[in-house]
Amino acid sequence: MHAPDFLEHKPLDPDSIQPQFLFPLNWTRSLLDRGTHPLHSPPSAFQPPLCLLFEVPDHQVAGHQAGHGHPGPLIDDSGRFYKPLQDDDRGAIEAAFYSSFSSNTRVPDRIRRFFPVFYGTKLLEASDGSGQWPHLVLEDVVSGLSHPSVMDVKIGSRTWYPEASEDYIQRCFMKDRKTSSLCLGFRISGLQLYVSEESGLWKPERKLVQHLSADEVRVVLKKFVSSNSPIDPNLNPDCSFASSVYGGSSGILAQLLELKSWFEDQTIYHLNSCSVLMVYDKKKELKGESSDAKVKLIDFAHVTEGNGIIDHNFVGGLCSLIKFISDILTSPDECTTKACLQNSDNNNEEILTGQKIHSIIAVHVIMLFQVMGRKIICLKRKERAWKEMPMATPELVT
Ligand SMILES: O=P(O)(O)O[C@@H]1[C@@H](OP(=O)(O)O)[C@H](OP(=O)(O)O)[C@H](O)[C@H](OP(=O)(O)O)[C@H]1OP(=O)(O)O
Ligand SMILES: Nc1ncnc2c1ncn2[C@@H]1O[C@H](COP(=O)(O)OP(=O)(O)O)[C@@H](O)[C@H]1O
Repeated sequence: MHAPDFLEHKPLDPDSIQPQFLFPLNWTRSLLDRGTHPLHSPPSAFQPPLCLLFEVPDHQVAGHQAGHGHPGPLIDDSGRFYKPLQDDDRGAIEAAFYSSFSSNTRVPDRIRRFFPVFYGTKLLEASDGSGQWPHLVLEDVVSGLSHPSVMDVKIGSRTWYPEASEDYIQRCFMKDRKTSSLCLGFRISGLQLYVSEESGLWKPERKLVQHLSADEVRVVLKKFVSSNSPIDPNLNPDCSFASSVYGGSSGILAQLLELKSWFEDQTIYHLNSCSVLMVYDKKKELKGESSDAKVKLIDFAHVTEGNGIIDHNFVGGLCSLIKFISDILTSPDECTTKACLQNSDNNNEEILTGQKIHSIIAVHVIMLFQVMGRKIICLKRKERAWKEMPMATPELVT
């Protein structure tokens, strides 16, 4: 279990924490058991209008879906996205993060717009029919787009945080190594592309998407902004929408650069395992209209306190994604290998780029610090225990 300071109940140090952050670690579970919720109906909490219709979003491209004992997200027709709180510390951490972030006056408005608006939490009938379940009520980033193309990119060469359990670190580390996270600093977690009225959406299998090589990642980033079919492996993506979706003063690249400028400076939060969600309306692009290309950050279940340190893992991943996108804008025809998502038997360990070497070194340095940190804590504990030991009395010495 990891508990960032903004989550821990610290009654003896009230000055350092805002009251809204004082959630005891297990509040989600304990309140689920009691069938109630502390944020269910605070005076300012979001109250959906009566007669709202909830449905399962077909634009979800990654993350937990309904099944295996947990519910999936819901949307309504008023532009809200309801994310079920995970019933361990992940749910509590994400709720605490949104609460902290919404009221944090140190976050500039130009940055706030990159996060979904948070409307509080709400008990709702779970999507899997398992009963009432607390949900985060968020802005539905995709609402308003009639034919959304969506890509979820998990940022960071390391998706774990040092305080996590050994087992969790191992699981994440294996995933980071087997996907492009370790070598590129990000991985595509899932995507959907609008193809045409007849063909509908292209939503490749997530496990295939996550295991793309660096070249294939580049191709998929190109397919995301191409007008020709993403399904045919023999077609090279034409990148016809690259300049309007990725480029321009309000395109995705400009938005990522704006985010980067803040993250190079901010030391409040470390966004472990968080995703950049890129969305636009491809049908509008096909009609030559503005497609409202948007970047939003999502998934804050593993946020930790920054403690005055820059989130290098996040900045590194963001820079790498920026590099890929600017390369597509400057030379769209370069390095177009055919990404075959039907049979992706690539081996990410084969790619040995400078970036990969840097990532590996960085991860190992981090791990080294982590191990050293634990050793120092251990030594300090031993030292303290040593000092607190009753001194040998002269009688015993003799
Ligand atoms: O439950 P699964 O198998 O879908 O795994 C989740 C992952 O899905 P994936 O392996 O990418 O298909 C999922 O990855 P995505 O966010 O979907 O990329 C998370 O890693 C999730 O862990 P956490 O909630 O962030 O702690 C993972 O959940 P946990 O297994 O840690 O509960
Ligand atoms: N605010 C939102 N608006 C629209 N879609 C969202 C929003 N938040 C998440 N999603 C969709 O749900 C998916 C999973 O979200 P995420 O927060 O990563 O869940 P998990 O914690 O289960 O991994 C994303 O890939 C995206 O498709």
